[in-house]
Amino acid sequence: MNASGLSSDQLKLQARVRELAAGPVAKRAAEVDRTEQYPWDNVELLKDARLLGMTIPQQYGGQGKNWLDAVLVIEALSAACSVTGRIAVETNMGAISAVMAYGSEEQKKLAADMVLSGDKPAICITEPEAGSDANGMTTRADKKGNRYVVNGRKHWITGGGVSRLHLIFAKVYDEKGNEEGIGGFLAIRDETQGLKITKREPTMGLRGIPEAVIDFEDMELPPSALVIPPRGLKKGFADLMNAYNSQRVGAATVALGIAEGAYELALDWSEKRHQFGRPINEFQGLQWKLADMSIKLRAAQALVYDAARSGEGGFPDMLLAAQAKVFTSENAIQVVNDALQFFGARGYSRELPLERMARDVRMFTIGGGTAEVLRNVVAGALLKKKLPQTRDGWGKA
Ligand SMILES: CC(C)(COP(=O)(O)OP(=O)(O)OC[C@H]1O[C@@H](n2cnc3c(N)ncnc32)[C@H](O)[C@@H]1OP(=O)(O)O)[C@@H](O)C(=O)NCCC(=O)NCCSC(=O)CCS(=O)O
Ligand SMILES: Cc1cc2nc3c(=O)[nH]c(=O)nc-3n(C[C@H](O)[C@H](O)[C@H](O)COP(=O)(O)OP(=O)(O)OC[C@H]3O[C@@H](n4cnc5c(N)ncnc54)[C@H](O)[C@@H]3O)c2cc1C
Repeated sequence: MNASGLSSDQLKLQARVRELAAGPVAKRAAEVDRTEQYPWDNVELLKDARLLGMTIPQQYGGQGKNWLDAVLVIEALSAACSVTGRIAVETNMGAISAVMAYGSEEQKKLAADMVLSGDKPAICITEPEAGSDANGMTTRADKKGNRYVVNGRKHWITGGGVSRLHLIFAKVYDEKGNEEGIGGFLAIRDETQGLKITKREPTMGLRGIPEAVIDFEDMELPPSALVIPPRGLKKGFADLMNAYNSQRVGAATVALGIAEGAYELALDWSEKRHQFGRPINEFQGLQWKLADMSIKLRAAQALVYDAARSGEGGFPDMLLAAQAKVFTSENAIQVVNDALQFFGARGYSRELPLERMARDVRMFTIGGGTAEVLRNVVAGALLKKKLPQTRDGWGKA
């Protein structure tokens, strides 16, 4: 055991991925950002290194690794290239984990095969009028004879246009038009009529993965495409969100990795750069910055690892995942910003990775549940109370 309580296998995994990250992944990171092209070369690297679908059980071709193993991989990759880190998130957590936990045999085999062969599934929750209020989604799946007909619009879907497998959250209605709850539908792009990628969002950072608007126009799916969570459609939303806690930990880990990468660059530069005839790390103003940065990173890492460990045999705990994501995302923004400051004008240049890291890391207080909404989740769990956010919610509760 070491300070972070990692096993010797985990330390070996971490060392192996750090090497990969510092080599080819780091080399391509600026290019991925500049060209805004999905890094298929890195997908091949991850596939060859058996880092895609690690959390998939062995019986479906994966390695049955735990959340902390995946976190170590994501953390190391994100220090070099946040986009590649996010690919590791979505091939090990989120949609794939929901299917592997709740899906039918057929669904598990399909999803595992696709991920292990290089597909990063897309999770489709957010809608133009239902972001934080995800439960207010209007995408609907109407049962008509032996099929469902899905209509609606999702936006800001990571991987829209490159992902093939989609897990689409939708309200399910029976033949008579009665709402049954929320379920997740599996659909494959280019094999499913009515699934249309209609716009790419121009993003501030994380530019190597498209964020897209996806329209479902009379998209017909068989009942076998519906992932029914264990407590049925009535509690479908709660169970799907429970699986999503894994991806919240993953998102926090990407932010952590980016900030660690930026911190290492600043630490190194602080020794190399001389002003007033001495290294800039001899100035107390920067020494205290370094100290604060390291404290924030250490605390964030502990929260992330704890949240990952809480998911042993299931999914990470909702409270721990939300706490880890709020703290890590907010502090990572500060750490990257401080790291950039160490470089003076050079930090502001596109020739160094700091400005890219500052753009990339900004996302994590937004995507995956905003920091404000996750504070509501934390407060509700601490108080053991429902904290309805609608005006009439308290009356109903
Ligand atoms: C959950 C919210 C949408 C709030 O909605 P409501 O106030 O309408 O619902 P609640 O009563 O809070 O919750 C309903 C039900 O679900 C259970 N629940 C909710 N969240 C979780 C969770 N994380 N884990 C487990 N269970 C959960 C809750 O306990 C209730 O259960 P009961 O019915 O009482 O049994 C809102 O809080 C929220 O989370 N909004 C954010 C939406 C979000 O995270 N979207 C992410 C989209 S994907 C993405 O952004 C990818 C980016 S990335 O890089 O990863
Ligand atoms: C890069 C990126 C990738 C994403 N990837 C995906 C994806 O793959 N799949 C997917 O489904 N979604 C994805 N999203 C969408 C993301 O989950 C939403 O942006 C997020 O949940 C917030 O929704 P919104 O943008 O509609 O903001 P809104 O909900 O409109 O919020 C606006 C502001 O109001 C605040 N607010 C809202 N409600 C409350 C409240 N009750 N209490 C306090 N403050 C509140 C918010 O915190 C925020 O500051 C992604 C977003 C980004 C930026």
